[in-house]
Amino acid sequence: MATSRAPLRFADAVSATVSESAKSGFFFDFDGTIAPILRDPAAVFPVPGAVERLRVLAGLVSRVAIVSARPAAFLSDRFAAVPQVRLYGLYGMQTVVDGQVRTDAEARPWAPLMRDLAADALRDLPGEVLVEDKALLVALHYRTAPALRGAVERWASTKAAELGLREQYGRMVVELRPPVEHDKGTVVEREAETLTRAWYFGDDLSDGRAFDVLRDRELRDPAFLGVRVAVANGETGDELARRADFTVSAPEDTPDLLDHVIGAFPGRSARSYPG
Ligand SMILES: O=P(O)(O)OC[C@H]1O[C@H](O[C@H]2O[C@H](CO)[C@@H](O)[C@H](O)[C@H]2O)[C@H](O)[C@@H](O)[C@@H]1O
Repeated sequence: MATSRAPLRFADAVSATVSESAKSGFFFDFDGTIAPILRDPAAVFPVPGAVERLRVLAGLVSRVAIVSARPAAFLSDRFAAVPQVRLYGLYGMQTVVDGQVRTDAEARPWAPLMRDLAADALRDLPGEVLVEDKALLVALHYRTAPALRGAVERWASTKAAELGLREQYGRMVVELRPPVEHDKGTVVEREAETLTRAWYFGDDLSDGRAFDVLRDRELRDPAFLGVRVAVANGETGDELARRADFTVSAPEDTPDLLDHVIGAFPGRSARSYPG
């Protein structure tokens, strides 16, 4: 994978951000990045300290956003305490404006088909597969039955071809989604348009698109700095970690890394970070 520049030192990334804080943004994936991976997706909340760090960051830089495959209503619930943090759900098909979920007009007509698809999955797939019906997206989880991975992937591929849907692979999950032009990369590209510094934190395959966008922007615009942070994991983490500027070992470590960024701002107590 082409990189746009020499390896970045953490201290340099931070000082470049502090010196252009009004044009800096921080973007976070949710699951596996600032939230733990559990067997039950409905039971997941941000790791301790994450929401507080986002609140502080939002007061220091121009933009803080969550960019997730979760529905925006789920994100709204988990981040209710920080309305200043922008929320993008379902890979950018949904956002939250003034507390209300807005769904992309191009995606909305797919709702009936996706509802039927969730019903088909419940009927066709073994009961150990968790079918997460996200209204415009259907996630097929095999975390509790890894041996079913092949059956789930075959079923998903057949349906995708039959219905003209897109497949997205992730951590013990295959998702089917409408063929609309939204992904984590398109969200970050748009959000970072007016920024000169953008950090993206992710752990999974879909986060690679956001990494791509930051690299492409750096290639086009030498004044732009994109900082890619991977959260390591033994499932899909290697692919992203290879392309990252920095890696943390678990979602629980993300708040600590953010403390090192926050501590570099004037008036905050400075802490050094290795690397
Ligand atoms: O874009 P993200 O915020 O990272 O969402 C990606 C998927 O996350 C969730 O699934 C993953 O986390 C679950 C809870 O820890 C875990 O059980 C599952 O195995 C993981 O794939 C979520 O349930 C999916 O809808 C998201 O697409």
